[in-house]
Amino acid sequence: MRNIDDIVQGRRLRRMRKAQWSRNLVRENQLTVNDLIWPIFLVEGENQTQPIDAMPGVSRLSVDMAVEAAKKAHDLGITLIAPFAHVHFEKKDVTGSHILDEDNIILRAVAAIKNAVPEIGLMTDSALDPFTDHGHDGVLRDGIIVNDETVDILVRASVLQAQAGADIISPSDMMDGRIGAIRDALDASGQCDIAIMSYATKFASAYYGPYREAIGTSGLLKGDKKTYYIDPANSDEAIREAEQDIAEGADMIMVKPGMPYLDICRRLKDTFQMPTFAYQVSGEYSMIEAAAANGWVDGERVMMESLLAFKRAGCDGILTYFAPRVAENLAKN
Ligand SMILES: NCC(=O)CCC(=O)O
Ligand SMILES: [Mg+2]
Repeated sequence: MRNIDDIVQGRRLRRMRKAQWSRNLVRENQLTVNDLIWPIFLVEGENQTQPIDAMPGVSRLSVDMAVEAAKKAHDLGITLIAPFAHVHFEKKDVTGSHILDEDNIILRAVAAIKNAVPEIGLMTDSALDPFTDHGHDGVLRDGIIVNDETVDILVRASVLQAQAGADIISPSDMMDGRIGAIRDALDASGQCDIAIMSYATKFASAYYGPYREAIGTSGLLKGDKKTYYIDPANSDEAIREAEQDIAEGADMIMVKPGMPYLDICRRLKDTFQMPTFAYQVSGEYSMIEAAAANGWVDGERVMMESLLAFKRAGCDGILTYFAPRVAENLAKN
């Protein structure tokens, strides 16, 4: 009989890598079109496709164009669309009150997309930042983002979004207690089947830069968001945040940003065994695009590898601006 040293000596881990068929046979994770959530940007007007300088290949769309994009996304097999709004400055104020106007662009887009493509999922954000004149996710008073007053507005915005046709409410603001409050309000308004995907662990990250250009808040933001987003240095705190949101009724949890936080994805999946998602944010997207445009990396391959890495880290799906390109790529291969 061979002793243990001989077995270790005889082990050849390259054996299963020798051919494509054997690599396929032992592959542990796979990216599929079902994993893709597509964030899109909305702008007022008709027939508008406005390229975003800081996000090459991504444009703001008027509602009619967003409907066309949703049809295309559905044809490609994308599961879920998450619309975000570029709001005219005149409509912004200190409490983000336009988020509660029944004719705001998010509510109109949700209704239009749901009407045209009822089969695709729609997920809306009830955070206030696109709607406030200071760019914060909540009500700003005396230099403080006031938690409970903000939650009251998020709750009302969430109910309106659900009534307009949103399937999932996904608040990105990181106020304490908002998941339970939104759950209660959805249930009380007869919307008990509307799910909640919590931005449970959103970090105070520099990777959101291009997004703020996309929704037109970059020049507005006063200060930073460190009093409500998590310190990028912390991981145990992320566990406590996710635990709290799950206890309050979140159906799914999200980690944001994505790639620099894969350790958080893995810890959350292992700890809670909940449906877990990551947001590959604008800065991650634009870094890959910039390097690819310079010929420094193979953009298509980096795109696919970056998304596969989320699956390996335990994610059930990824919000990514690459979604339509990835779906096309997966259909080809
Ligand atoms: N609430 C959505 C975001 O903040 C997105 C950030 C990004 O893509 O950088
Ligand atoms: Mg929290």
